[in-house]
Amino acid sequence: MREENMNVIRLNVESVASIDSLLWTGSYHMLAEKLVPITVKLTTNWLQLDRANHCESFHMNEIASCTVLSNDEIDRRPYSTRCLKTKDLSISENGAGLRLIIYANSMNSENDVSSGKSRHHRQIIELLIDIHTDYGDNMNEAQLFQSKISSLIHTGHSNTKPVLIILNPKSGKGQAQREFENKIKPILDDCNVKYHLLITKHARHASEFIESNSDLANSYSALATVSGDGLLNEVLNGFVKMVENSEYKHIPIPLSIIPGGSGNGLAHSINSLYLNGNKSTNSLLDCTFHMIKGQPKKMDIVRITSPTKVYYSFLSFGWGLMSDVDIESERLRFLGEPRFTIWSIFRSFMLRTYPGELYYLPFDNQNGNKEPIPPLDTPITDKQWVVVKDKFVLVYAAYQKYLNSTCKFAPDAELDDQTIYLLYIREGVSFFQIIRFLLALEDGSHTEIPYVQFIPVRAFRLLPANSNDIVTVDGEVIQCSPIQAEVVPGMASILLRNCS
Ligand SMILES: Nc1ncnc2c1ncn2[C@@H]1O[C@H](COP(=O)(O)OP(=O)(O)OP(=O)(O)O)[C@@H](O)[C@H]1O
Repeated sequence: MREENMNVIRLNVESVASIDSLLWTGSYHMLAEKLVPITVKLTTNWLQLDRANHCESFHMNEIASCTVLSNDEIDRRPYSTRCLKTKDLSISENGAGLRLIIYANSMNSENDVSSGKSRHHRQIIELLIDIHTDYGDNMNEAQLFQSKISSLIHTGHSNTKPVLIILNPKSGKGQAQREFENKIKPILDDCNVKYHLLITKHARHASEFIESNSDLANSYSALATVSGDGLLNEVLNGFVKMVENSEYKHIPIPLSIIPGGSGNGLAHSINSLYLNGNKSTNSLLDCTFHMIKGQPKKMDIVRITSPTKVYYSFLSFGWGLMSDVDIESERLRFLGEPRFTIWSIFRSFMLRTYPGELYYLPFDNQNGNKEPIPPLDTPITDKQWVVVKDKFVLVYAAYQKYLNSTCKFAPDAELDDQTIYLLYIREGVSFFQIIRFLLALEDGSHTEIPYVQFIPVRAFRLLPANSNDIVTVDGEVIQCSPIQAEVVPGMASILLRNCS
């Protein structure tokens, strides 16, 4: 029986052993004041702790570590006094100890239940393994259990090489460094994760670092950013020269993102995939655990060419209303994410139009669009391409589900579905129609609005008539010029835990 709350699929405890094969079971005691008896069951995915009147199950994704306690760490105040409280005189004084650190998700109060809010709690559970009379035998049992559960907990990408974490101290409201010290570092320490931290000193610091270290994949198991989408875009583009000049067209190291910015589209998108469409109630913690326990999952990259430059993009391309909002709202950065809503309303009042030509190749499920895409400087002659020459209110393309926590742009997007979700609105719409569109972005229902064109494509070409419009890639401004965008399937990989 499964009961789904906001963040993790919790199991009704009696079913743990019935869905997974039972790997371990033991009757021990809690190494707390009252030494209460506890039955421990371990399956491939779940740990069940059953004490009198209180039974809990924890998914392996939630368990940070299991360590064997040294003799000195065990509280050996006279057991007899403590045992008398439970009337259990069978407790051996030669028990060995185990410490489990768990980040479980729970609903604490009636308020939490009614609001659907769950909270992550760091719990330390200490067990006394005391089934033998001899300390050595108990210690053996503790070590065996520890090695069994550790092999299930540490399913991550590497246990040997450190993770390179690049942090943008200017992300979002400028809190990323504090969030790292207070929230992320303690989890890394609990999980015994080795890492190197690079705090950027200026824009382009991260890409310069990547360009001057061609051997990152040998030195690090993964590259994570604590930032908004902008720094990850910078990181990705730090690989452009290397990848473009190489035979192997892929980013050589798994990527990861821990949200610290004002957009955080990729973080919300991967959490939604992990949580079967639900929103994370603690995106920072969920993403930290993806970085620690995740496996590399293939992610498409969109290769954008302009007459002078190649850009790699993992999230979005924009021209018109939505890009204007993204960039012009910078002046309200101190507000965090609400800046987008406020500026959207303002910009919709002062609606602009953008003349240009848009060409796109619709995604063809049946024939798979196998033909090569013509280069930007050659005319498009293939009849499968569609051409729109008009004045637009906006053209926007994305390849992830979410652009930020409140904008579900491409409800069906997957990490590696080889699809660009292209959206455009032509001129002639009213203020109210634009507001309706912007509101509908929240639940993804904009895809059904008749004046909104929403098309899965494999590639597109945009020729803006003006040269000074705002054009964005992953929320970062690029020079306005003719561009062409094409999916490169599975070119990068991103760390993601297996769905529970
Ligand atoms: N130390 C730094 N000082 C100033 N800018 C930086 C620094 N490090 C990185 N940047 C740049 O800041 C930009 C935005 O970074 P990031 O995505 O982390 O923050 P953000 O608040 O989400 O920003 P936005 O939502 O505007 O993209 C990126 O273009 C990145 O290159």
